[in-house]
Amino acid sequence: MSDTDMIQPEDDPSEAALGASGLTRTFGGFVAVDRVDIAVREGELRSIIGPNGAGKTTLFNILTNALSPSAGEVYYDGTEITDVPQHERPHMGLVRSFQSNQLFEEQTTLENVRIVAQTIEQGSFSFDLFRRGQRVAEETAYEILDRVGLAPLAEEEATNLSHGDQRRLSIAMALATDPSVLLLDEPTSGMGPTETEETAAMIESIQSEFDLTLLLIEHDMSIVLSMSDRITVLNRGEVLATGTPDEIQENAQVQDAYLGGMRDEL
Ligand SMILES: Nc1ncnc2c1ncn2[C@@H]1O[C@H](COP(=O)(O)OP(=O)(O)OP(=O)(O)O)[C@@H](O)[C@H]1O
Repeated sequence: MSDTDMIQPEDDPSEAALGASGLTRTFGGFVAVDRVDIAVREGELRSIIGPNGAGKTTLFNILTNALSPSAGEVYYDGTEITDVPQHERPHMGLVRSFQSNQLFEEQTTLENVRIVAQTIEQGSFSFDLFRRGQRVAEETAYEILDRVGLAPLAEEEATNLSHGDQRRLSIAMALATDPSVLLLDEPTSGMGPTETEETAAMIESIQSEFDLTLLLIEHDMSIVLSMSDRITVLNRGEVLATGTPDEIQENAQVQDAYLGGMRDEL
């Protein structure tokens, strides 16, 4: 079987909910992301997997324009956005979950989400609008906390939350921006089995409730195989295969390159 046989054809990236064509990023002479084509469909949950150093985080960084690509194009909702600055993308609905170092540590859990919700909801400034914005944003923030299971910790300072709850808070803050396409970078990292399962169930429920298209980097293979509509395997920056969980599991070359070393986890 040749390399190309293993790659399920993608749709036209320029018409995808989130797409990329020929996306490449080099660091000096090193190619970290190599001619990646991807077309995530609206409502899809796509996981990106691959060994350490495969280029997963670099791909996320290019898709959000935290890093500019060396070559290739990025598309969102049928429009090319390769040069749209990083800070403008959340306003378009393309959002990456907040990193733990982006939390307002001294603020409560509720405040963290409210600040983000208010920034999005508030229009032109007036005192009445500001007061109204505060109230609406607080209601929105509380509803979102409820959805991610953090309502009981609404008044707790973010700095006192467990690692897992901080990761849930980072998802809640992303939801407060009202995303259409949400990128989640290892949402279950550092969690034990029970917390991992709860977080996976939470992600599935917010996906349908908030009508999200999801792109996920995740190392926990049982989660990836059970949640994903399709999986893209990166290896040395290149797409090795894209397919359904069954197709990926059955693929001999994927097993050799990646899953083989993780059989105990399946
Ligand atoms: N700013 C940078 N400068 C130089 N090399 C980089 C830079 N960022 C990433 N790389 C290299 O690019 C390759 C891909 O890294 P990346 O972090 O994207 O991989 P990954 O698949 O996310 O890995 P992991 O699973 O370990 O997080 C690695 O070899 C890494 O050392």
